[in-house]
Amino acid sequence: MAEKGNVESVPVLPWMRSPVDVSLLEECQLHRLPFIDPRLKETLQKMGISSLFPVQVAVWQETIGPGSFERDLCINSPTGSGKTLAYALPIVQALSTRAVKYLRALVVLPTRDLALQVKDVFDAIAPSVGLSVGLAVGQSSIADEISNLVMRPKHQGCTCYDPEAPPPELQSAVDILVATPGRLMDHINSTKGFTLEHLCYLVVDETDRLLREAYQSWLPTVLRMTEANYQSISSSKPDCFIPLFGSLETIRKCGVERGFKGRCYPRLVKMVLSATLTRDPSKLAQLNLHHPLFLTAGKRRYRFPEKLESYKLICESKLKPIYLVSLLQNLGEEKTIVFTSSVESTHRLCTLLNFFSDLNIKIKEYSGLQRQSVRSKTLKAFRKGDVQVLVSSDAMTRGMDVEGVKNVINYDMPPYIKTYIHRAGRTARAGQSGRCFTLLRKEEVKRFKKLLQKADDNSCPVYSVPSSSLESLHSTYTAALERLKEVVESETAKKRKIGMKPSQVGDQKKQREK
Ligand SMILES: Nc1ncnc2c1ncn2[C@@H]1O[C@H](COP(=O)(O)OP(=O)(O)OP(=O)(O)O)[C@@H](O)[C@H]1O
Repeated sequence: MAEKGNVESVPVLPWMRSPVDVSLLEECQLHRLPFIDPRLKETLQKMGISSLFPVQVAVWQETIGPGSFERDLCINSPTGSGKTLAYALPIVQALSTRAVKYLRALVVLPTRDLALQVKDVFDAIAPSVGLSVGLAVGQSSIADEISNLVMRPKHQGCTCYDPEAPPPELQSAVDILVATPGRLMDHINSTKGFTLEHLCYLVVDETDRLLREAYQSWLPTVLRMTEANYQSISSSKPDCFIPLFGSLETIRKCGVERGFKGRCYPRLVKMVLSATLTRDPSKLAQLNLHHPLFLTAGKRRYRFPEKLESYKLICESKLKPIYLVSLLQNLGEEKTIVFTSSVESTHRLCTLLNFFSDLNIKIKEYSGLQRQSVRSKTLKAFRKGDVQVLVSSDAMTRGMDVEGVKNVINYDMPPYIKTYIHRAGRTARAGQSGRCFTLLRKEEVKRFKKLLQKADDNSCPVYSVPSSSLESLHSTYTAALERLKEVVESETAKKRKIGMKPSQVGDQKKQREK
């Protein structure tokens, strides 16, 4: 099977066998980009963007101009290659001629942090052509979210309010919605006036991750509600009918959509993207793609960013923290993300590192165990450079874009090549250089080599830290371990006091991620 096989495996789906090779394209300067709206061009220039990256050029060619959006797009392009703008720009350009505000584009992402990041990209460009962008991620209360997504039309030419009159039609307050699946389903099920009736574009970002988890069947629900002949169940429901699709009580228009000047969008266009896009036919079938076009970078299935260098550090298991501290000392104040295998080890490792007074850098923890507000604050400080090192669980692995990250360290070996690619991809973004270090126990070296062979460039030399530096850290390490033990004991006692079983910590985490 293609999904399980290594790099040379042949994709099973016929349309995947003849992809558009994005790596053969050049960047395109904005002034040469055909059909671009001058307002968007100016906005991009103000953002410091003077040309489009190859994947953005490829998507633009397939979406803007003659034959635009004829096919659904499946995009497999390396981390940091600019996939967000690749879909955001054509969508914003295409909607820039809309006359009436309806919810026309839906972008779904697996996590709240990623959704916030993508919303920022849309917010940077959409207002310049009069479009508004909404967010449905559960960051604020559902009531606040609803008031930002749905509005009552203003009374026109009538100043009096007639209580006998039917309630005015609710309207979308946004043209584009960025959402996580859970909150999207909340609005579909219970927000009055929230409708996908006019949806023209559906983006499924980090597709392989989103397809892995069903999230209350959000995808079949969205697809069903946007079918051309989708008919509201309310129009034919028997009295005892319990609505499955909550607030959506509309018939999707077949053929020409309303609200566009001289253009029509007869079907929902889908764009699905990832740096590690699945090739599993059964998974892709869930998307119900229309005549899909596969855009990929090069012949190999997995590709690293061009300027990424990978290194391995081979060390004794119990001395790993010392190797890490020594490595961090070498890296100085460079922005670095340290990945661990779990939220618990993230917390412990971060606590331990902060007991090393020899490290004159600010180190913070970032994991799904923390509250959203804490995570956002940490991320902000990291972006600003007030924090130099983030110790993170896989909450940071996918899609997160922080400018200037120079190094990624896998404190624990990633279990899959996909995990390696996404973690390493937090550096060497947008054509910049970056390094990925992986700490390995001797018995892991072989497995790690096999794992890297699944990607295009699997050269990974050994990185050595000076033994003198390791020796000098021993006594601090022993003292730091003692302090860590005390902290862990006191935290465990605190949890016991409030009657929290270890399993409940996991439940609490799930609640926060909702
Ligand atoms: N045309 C461009 N010119 C300059 N910078 C750009 C351009 N397009 C995108 N960028 C920058 O490149 C960085 C990476 O973009 P983006 O986050 O979209 O990558 P990605 O391909 O989605 O990565 P991942 O697979 O990790 O999610 C961002 O900081 C973005 O601002």
